Amino acid sequence: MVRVIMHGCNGRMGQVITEMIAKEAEMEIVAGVDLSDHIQNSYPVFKSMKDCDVEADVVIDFANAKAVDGLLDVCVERNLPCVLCTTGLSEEQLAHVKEASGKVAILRSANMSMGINLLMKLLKDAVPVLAAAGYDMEIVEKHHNQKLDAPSGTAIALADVMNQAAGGDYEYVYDRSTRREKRPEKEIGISAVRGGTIVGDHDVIFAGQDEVITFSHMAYSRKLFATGAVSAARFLAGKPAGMYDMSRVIEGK
Ligand SMILES: NC(=O)C1=CN([C@@H]2O[C@H](COP(=O)(O)OP(=O)(O)OC[C@H]3O[C@@H](n4cnc5c(N)ncnc54)[C@H](OP(=O)(O)O)[C@@H]3O)[C@@H](O)[C@H]2O)C=CC1
Ligand SMILES: O=C(O)C1=N[C@H](C(=O)O)C[C@H](O)C1
Repeated sequence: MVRVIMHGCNGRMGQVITEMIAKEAEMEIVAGVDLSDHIQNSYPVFKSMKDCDVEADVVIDFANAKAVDGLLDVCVERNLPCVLCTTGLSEEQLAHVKEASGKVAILRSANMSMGINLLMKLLKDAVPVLAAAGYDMEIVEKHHNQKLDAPSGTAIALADVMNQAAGGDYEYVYDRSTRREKRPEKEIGISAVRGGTIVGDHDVIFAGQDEVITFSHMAYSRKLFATGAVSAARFLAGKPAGMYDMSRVIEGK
């Protein structure tokens, strides 16, 4: 039995995962952590990871960037592997994640869906060809109006893959409103749309001479992120310290 602590248990993702794990025979949520207490769960809920003294094998986190440093400290202290899905982390927090991964198993992924992780793999092949041919690269993401961070963690992760595949010297441009000059070649434009209940759309656009190639990913429900997170938790429980990613889960090694 894999015993899970659900960090951010009363949020949108926390509740989808609660429902999903309830149907799993070999996994159970033994405790939750959340600031809000408007939901009755079948497991005990604590206000912070520090207060949560329940024995577990792995943490699944979909909460708030403000809670990530405390979460990492407790995971290191208790040797608790952590599937870290919260986005909007600062550079300092990313350094904290890296440092913590020297002491405990951490799988961080801005997007737990199979589709986005496969897209990242495809981009590693497509970008060197298209960038060398002078195609301009842009990312447009769309999310619901409750999302706190912009651009999405996924858009940044896609840009990082594209930048690396194109040689690593591209600048990310989030706002052109004050610009009065033509677009330089070596930039990746990243635009964010917020509205309604959009679960999460990402378009990666390659615009060349007389043609445009667009890779589109649309999430129609949060279940696809939950499925990825549950698989990742099963994979990570019992793993030694280190930084893991979704490609390891998908490949099963
Ligand atoms: N990697 C991936 O595939 C995905 C990542 N995400 C990311 O996961 C995160 C959560 O998303 P979502 O479920 O939609 O957000 P929600 O706001 O619905 O859920 C977050 C929950 O965490 C609670 N919370 C806030 N601060 C703390 C804290 N300090 N300690 C513990 N709990 C806290 C919130 O309480 P309150 O409402 O009171 O603030 C809320 O109940 C976001 O960063 C989002 O971008 C989302 C989907 C997929
Ligand atoms: O906040 C969300 O909802 C989502 N956040 C993630 C991100 O920032 O990339 C992933 C997904 O698109 C949904």
